[in-house]
Amino acid sequence: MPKFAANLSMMFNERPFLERFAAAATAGFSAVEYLFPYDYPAEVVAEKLRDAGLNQALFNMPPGDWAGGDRGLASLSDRREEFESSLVKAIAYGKAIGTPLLHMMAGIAPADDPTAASCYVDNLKKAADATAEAGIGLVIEPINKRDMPGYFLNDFNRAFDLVADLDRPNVSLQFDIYHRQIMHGDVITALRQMAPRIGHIQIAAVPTRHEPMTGELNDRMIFEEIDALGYQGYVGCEYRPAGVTEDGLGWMSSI
Ligand SMILES: O=C(O)C(=O)CO
Repeated sequence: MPKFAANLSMMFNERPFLERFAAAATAGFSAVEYLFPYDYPAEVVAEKLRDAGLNQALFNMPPGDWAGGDRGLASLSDRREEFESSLVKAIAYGKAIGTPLLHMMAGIAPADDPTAASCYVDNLKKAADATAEAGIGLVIEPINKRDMPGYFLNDFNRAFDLVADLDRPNVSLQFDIYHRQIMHGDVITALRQMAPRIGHIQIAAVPTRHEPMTGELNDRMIFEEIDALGYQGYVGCEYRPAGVTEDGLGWMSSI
């Protein structure tokens, strides 16, 4: 069975963010991930993680003005300086908290815009260099258009090719099974094809984004395949619990 990380941006939302670490540990998780730690001092987040005895799996680079609609900065050619500052901040938090992986969000830009594409590749290289120097891995994730309309990186083959073309040991693909199924389907074949470049996996039921094992996919078969592929990382539980988080955790003991 894969190792699971609780996603604290979606799970354990019955309590404030900093209290979710202890709740995840109490529920039996050994690791956590979340979107953004930046509303809190890095030392405070690191302490919560340590006190709960948890491992950090991943978090995202600062996305710009999330409430204002930003979903990352990497493809935004008029915001290159802001991207660079966000990279510095992400690495400072990454070192303090001890994350093995940072997710670089692409931003809202037309996927076929050559200016956005070249800005994205420039920023990907910058982030690859800076994170490698810090000893941190970098992941990029294709996200489906229904959940994130206008998101630049909206195709798994494109994301895979970007990672393969760059070919850096610290840069890999974040393979969210929920997004994959909505965008392309063919989950197991894609896992097999992309396995050498996958650095992080996430899961949720399709189409509800609720608990695994409650959607249209055969999640048990997918978990068996992830194990068979020799994947050593965490599978992030990036799902919105259908009710109280703890009440919905039975899927984990059922596999
Ligand atoms: O929206 C998602 O699926 C994300 O993982 C954003 O980081």
